[in-house]
Amino acid sequence: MLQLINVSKLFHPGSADEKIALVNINLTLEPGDFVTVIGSNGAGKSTLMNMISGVIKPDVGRIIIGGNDVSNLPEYKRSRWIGRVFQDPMAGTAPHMTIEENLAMAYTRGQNRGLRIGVTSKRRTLFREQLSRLGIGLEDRLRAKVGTLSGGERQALSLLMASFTEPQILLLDEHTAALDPARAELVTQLTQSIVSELKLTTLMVTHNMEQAIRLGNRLIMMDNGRVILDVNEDKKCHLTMEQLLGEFEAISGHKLSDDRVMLG
Ligand SMILES: Nc1ncnc2c1ncn2[C@@H]1O[C@H](COP(=O)(O)OP(=O)(O)OP(=O)(O)O)[C@@H](O)[C@H]1O
Repeated sequence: MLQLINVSKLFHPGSADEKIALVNINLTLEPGDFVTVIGSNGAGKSTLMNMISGVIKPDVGRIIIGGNDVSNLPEYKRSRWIGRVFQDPMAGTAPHMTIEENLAMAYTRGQNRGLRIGVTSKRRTLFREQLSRLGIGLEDRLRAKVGTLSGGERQALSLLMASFTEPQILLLDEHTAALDPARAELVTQLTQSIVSELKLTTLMVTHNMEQAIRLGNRLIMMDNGRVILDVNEDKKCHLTMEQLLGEFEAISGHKLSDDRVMLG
């Protein structure tokens, strides 16, 4: 479903600012895999997400999504296969447009722009149905401007917009990190139910260790541009935070340094 083959990225090569971002990444996600990603500061987590979505091109290596080699495709051409939710609730939605207009835009993502991005009554019914699954009353606010929603409501809407067209891959980029604990938990629960219901292949970066262990069927840890630990479902079920931090230290040779890490 998603394959990264020998992907590497160096920023500002040969200069004093040279930064290793990704080193020879080989990663395969099977259909329906829900993989959580944790790592130290500057480990390459954001670069990995940007690489998959096409914001950044690899120096070497290939990226395959649903059997298509997308390595040379720009972000807008990959968007038909990818749904992405960012940390910033302001990032995934258009604040001056209404909820239904935002959903209509997401609905036609990656399709021929010649198609009208309209809100027909059939689509409105569909949107209302989809929104009601979030369970936070947005189905009664179809014509409200998205800028009037709270951060949690906006992230829930972003999640729906990123997922309801059932993309080949869903990228969640610390998407609960900017929310207060109650709203973060709500969006986490929505994530779990949407991903499992639609069987979406998902990659989720998080700084919350407890969340990384609890969610999904696989966990990877990154350090200094490399995937240093890949934990499968059986092992993850019994994993504790202490064990995970211990393994990180044993493999990397240093403690996990993450100024935003949340241990629970
Ligand atoms: N556009 C860029 N230009 C130059 N260097 C960059 C750029 N983007 C990332 N880097 C560098 O690449 C490395 C990997 O950064 P990246 O943001 O992917 O790490 P991260 O794991 O997401 O870190 P954090 O958890 O601190 O956000 C870092 O050394 C970073 O400084």
